[in-house]
Amino acid sequence: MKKIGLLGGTFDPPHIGHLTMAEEAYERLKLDEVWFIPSAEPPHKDKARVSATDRLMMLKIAIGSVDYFKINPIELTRKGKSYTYDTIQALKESNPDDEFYFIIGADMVEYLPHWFKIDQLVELVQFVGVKRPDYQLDTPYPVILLDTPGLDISSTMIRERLEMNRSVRYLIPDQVLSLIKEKGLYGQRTST
Ligand SMILES: Nc1ncnc2c1ncn2[C@@H]1O[C@H](COP(=O)(O)OP(=O)(O)OP(=O)(O)O)[C@@H](O)[C@H]1O
Ligand SMILES: O=C(O)c1ccc[n+]([C@@H]2O[C@H](COP(=O)([O-])O)[C@@H](O)[C@H]2O)c1
Repeated sequence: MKKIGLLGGTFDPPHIGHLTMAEEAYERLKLDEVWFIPSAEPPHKDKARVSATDRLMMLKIAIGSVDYFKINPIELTRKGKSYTYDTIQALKESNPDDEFYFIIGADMVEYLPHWFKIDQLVELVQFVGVKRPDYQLDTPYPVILLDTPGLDISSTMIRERLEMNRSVRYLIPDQVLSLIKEKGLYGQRTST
């Protein structure tokens, strides 16, 4: 049996908040692996700004050579909204001996009451919540809470900074920034 952390997200683009929460969960919960699961259609927000192919490429680069970080594209091959309930059911079916931990930021912990089939979902998977500035970790649901350093970083903030031609150095991995510049993602001027 393996202990596997799951980090679902839009990753539009991936940033150090994603990587540090995955690393923290890996270390604190003694996980064997963390699987990053890019969503096709996020259930509760607008579609991603860039294509699934570009998000996948950025994620691969962000993870780099860390051998316990993997990408699982299960939601990209499924049509319709990327509900976690459907994803967990499929993962449990194909990996019956493994134990899954779904890692979420405090914004998503607050939002848990609105998740699709949440009462069934909490019976299927162990949620793990990490701090995020401006959000609470109080929840009536069974969530393992990790006392991590809160990083006030979001993909929205990165996109806005890129659009304004402001620096995002140290907020995302250097190689991800190079790819964003090379492909002209997020509409920033190429001179930055
Ligand atoms: N800085 C952060 N601290 C804690 N959790 C985070 C942070 N950034 C993202 N997360 C969590 O990572 C998961 C995936 O997030 P997502 O890819 O949507 O990033 P985001 O920064 O929230 O994006 P956006 O700004 O586009 O909404 C979610 O569970 C989210 O709560
Ligand atoms: O299944 C749901 O109803 C649901 C509602 C909100 C968020 N999620 C999942 O939580 C993860 C983080 O969401 P997001 O929108 O911050 O990328 C991602 O895997 C989403 O599919 C899932």
